[in-house]
Amino acid sequence: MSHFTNNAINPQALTLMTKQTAAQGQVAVKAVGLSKRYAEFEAVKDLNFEVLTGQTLALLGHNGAGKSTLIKLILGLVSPSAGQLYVQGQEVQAKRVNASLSLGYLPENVSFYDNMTAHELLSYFAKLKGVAPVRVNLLLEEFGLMAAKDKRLRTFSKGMRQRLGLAQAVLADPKVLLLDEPTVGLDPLASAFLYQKMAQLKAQGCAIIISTHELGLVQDQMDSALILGQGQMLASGNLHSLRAATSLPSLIELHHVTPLQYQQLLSQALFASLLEPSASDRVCLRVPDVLKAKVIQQLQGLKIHEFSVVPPSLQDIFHFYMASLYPHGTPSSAAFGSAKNVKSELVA
Ligand SMILES: Nc1ncnc2c1ncn2[C@@H]1O[C@H](COP(=O)(O)OP(=O)(O)OP(=O)(O)O)[C@@H](O)[C@H]1O
Repeated sequence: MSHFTNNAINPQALTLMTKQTAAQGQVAVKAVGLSKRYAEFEAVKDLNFEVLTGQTLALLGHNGAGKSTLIKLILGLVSPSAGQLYVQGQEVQAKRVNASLSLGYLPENVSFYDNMTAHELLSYFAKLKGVAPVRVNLLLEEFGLMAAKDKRLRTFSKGMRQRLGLAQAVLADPKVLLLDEPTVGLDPLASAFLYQKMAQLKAQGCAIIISTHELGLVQDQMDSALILGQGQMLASGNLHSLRAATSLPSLIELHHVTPLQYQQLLSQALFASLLEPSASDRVCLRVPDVLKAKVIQQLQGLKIHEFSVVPPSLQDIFHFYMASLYPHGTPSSAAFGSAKNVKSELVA
């Protein structure tokens, strides 16, 4: 159905369409052969990727995979050992003030001047970034912090700090927003709030790069993911292409299976090999893509019409790549604490 009821073009709709077209699809961040070495240790190895405006890239990887290092490279806080990084077409100059780059950043551990109030802190950053003071109250309102605006930050809860951190990150209306594990320690409502804000910013054309271990949360909001392992790109793409690349099976959950139908399932070699062991009365089949159509057809032959198909999740995909990186099991925390992995605070 057309959005237009007649042939005349609605000027408001045209403006909106033009804005959306302009906001979507331009390259906001581009990495070319990007590497970062800390002395002998290469934390990021030869990364190549692009993030478009109005898109969200999820940065995934085990602890120490190089996610925060990549974010610091984009911010220009550390310098690449090799390769280039471009933000909005301009090469990031490490350790210089990249004032013309429109970046917002929420660090992994937000730390503020604890004696300041929320209002004072945002006003301070507004002055620093040349933002009109009127925006401070608007943001305090938008981020649900108006009632606490005059409280000292040392009295703020984790969730309040994250809200304030995000308000600070979006203060100057950035075109690229970098979020380093923004939902750690947040309750489900606070996480949902943060994701809702991200969706709004994305709709306004902001490119978002989010590093997270909360795969269930990010799965529905990301446009693509970059899976890092030991500094290297193990995989990248949208959920659909990641699913295709891993060929992981889907889960088909059967509902209202009678004992007779269950016996029939067991007696057929195809189903017997796909049945998932289950302690409860749930009947599930783990089905590779190539067999999906055949399985569904045969279920109908057994008069099982009620079933749901659950494709592999981002979590399944992540585990697949981690298993390929560590076939004998992911390293224990002791292994991650090895001399090689411990941050020795080398000068970047
Ligand atoms: N300043 C530094 N000096 C030396 N090594 C460092 C430095 N910063 C990071 N590293 C090392 O680089 C590797 C990548 O670290 P990074 O913080 O980027 O990982 P991460 O993926 O963000 O991990 P996490 O999920 O645990 O936050 C780690 O092995 C880390 O010890």
